[in-house]
Amino acid sequence: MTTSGRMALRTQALTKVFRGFRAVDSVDLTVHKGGVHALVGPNGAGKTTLFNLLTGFVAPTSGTITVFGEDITGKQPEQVARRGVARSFQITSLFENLTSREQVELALQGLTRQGFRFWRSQKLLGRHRARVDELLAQVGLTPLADKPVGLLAYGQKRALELALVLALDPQVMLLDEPTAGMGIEDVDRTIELVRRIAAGRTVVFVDHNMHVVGSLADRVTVLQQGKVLAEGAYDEVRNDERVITAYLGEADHA
Ligand SMILES: Nc1ncnc2c1ncn2[C@@H]1O[C@H](COP(=O)(O)OP(=O)(O)OP(=O)(O)O)[C@@H](O)[C@H]1O
Repeated sequence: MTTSGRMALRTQALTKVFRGFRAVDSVDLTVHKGGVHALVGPNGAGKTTLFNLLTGFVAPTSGTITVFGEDITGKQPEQVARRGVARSFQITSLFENLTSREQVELALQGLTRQGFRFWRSQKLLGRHRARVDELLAQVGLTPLADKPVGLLAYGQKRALELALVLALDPQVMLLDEPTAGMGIEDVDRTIELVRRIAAGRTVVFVDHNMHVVGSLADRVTVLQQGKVLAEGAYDEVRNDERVITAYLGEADHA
C-alpha cells in the first residue's frame, strides 16, 4: 500500500487567522486509516477551529487538507461529507418533539436526493426502517425508539447524536467532546459505544477527559495556542514535560 493510501486525513501547514489572531497555526496532522486519534489541549488551543477546518465549516487562511489522498482544501461541508467525512451533531440540532426513530429517519432522508418522494415508495421505506432499527440498536436506544427526544436523559441524547453520524456511514468520523457533561457511568458507556462504532472506520475526537483519551485513542495530538505541542501514543504524550507544563499552566489559570 502507498503511504497516502494509509492516510485518512492529512493537513499541511494548516492555518486559520481570525482578524490577525492565529487560532490554528501551521498544523501538520496525519490521521492513519482505521486509527482513533484524539485532539487535546487547553481551552482556546484551537481544537474546535481545527475540527471546523477539517469538515469545511471554516475555510483555511492557508495550508492544505487531504482526505484519502484527495485535496479537499476550501471545499464546502456537503462536499467534504460526500468524501466520507462526517462530524457529530450537537444536541442543539435535535428536535425535542420528534422520537429517536423519527430523528434517525430524518437524518437518513437527508441523504437521499428524492427527499419526500422517497417516503412514498413502500419498498424503499421498508428497507429504510430496517436501517433505522439497526442504527438505534447500535447505540443502545432500541427500547427508547418511540420516546420523544425531549424526554431522553442527557447521555441518551448524546448516544442519539452518534446514531445520526452513523446514519451517514462515514469512513472518517469526527466527534466533538463525545463525553462532555456526562457522569462517570455514561462516560464508560460512551467509551464502549465509540469503540464499537469505530470498528472499520477512522475516528478523530476532541475530549478533555484524559480517561476517555487514554481508553480510546491510539494516537494523541496536543495543541496549544494553535500549534502542535506534541504528538504520539497516549503514554508518550502524557509524560511529555511540555504537555504537563501546558496543562499545569491551565490549572494555575483556573
Ligand atoms: N470565529 C472566530 N472569530 C474570532 N476568534 C475565534 C473564532 N473562533 C475561534 N476563535 C478564537 O480562536 C481560539 C481557538 O478557539 P477554539 O474554539 O478553536 O479552541 P478550543 O481548543 O476548541 O477551545 P475549547 O477547549 O475551549 O473548546 C480562541 O482564542 C477563540 O477565541
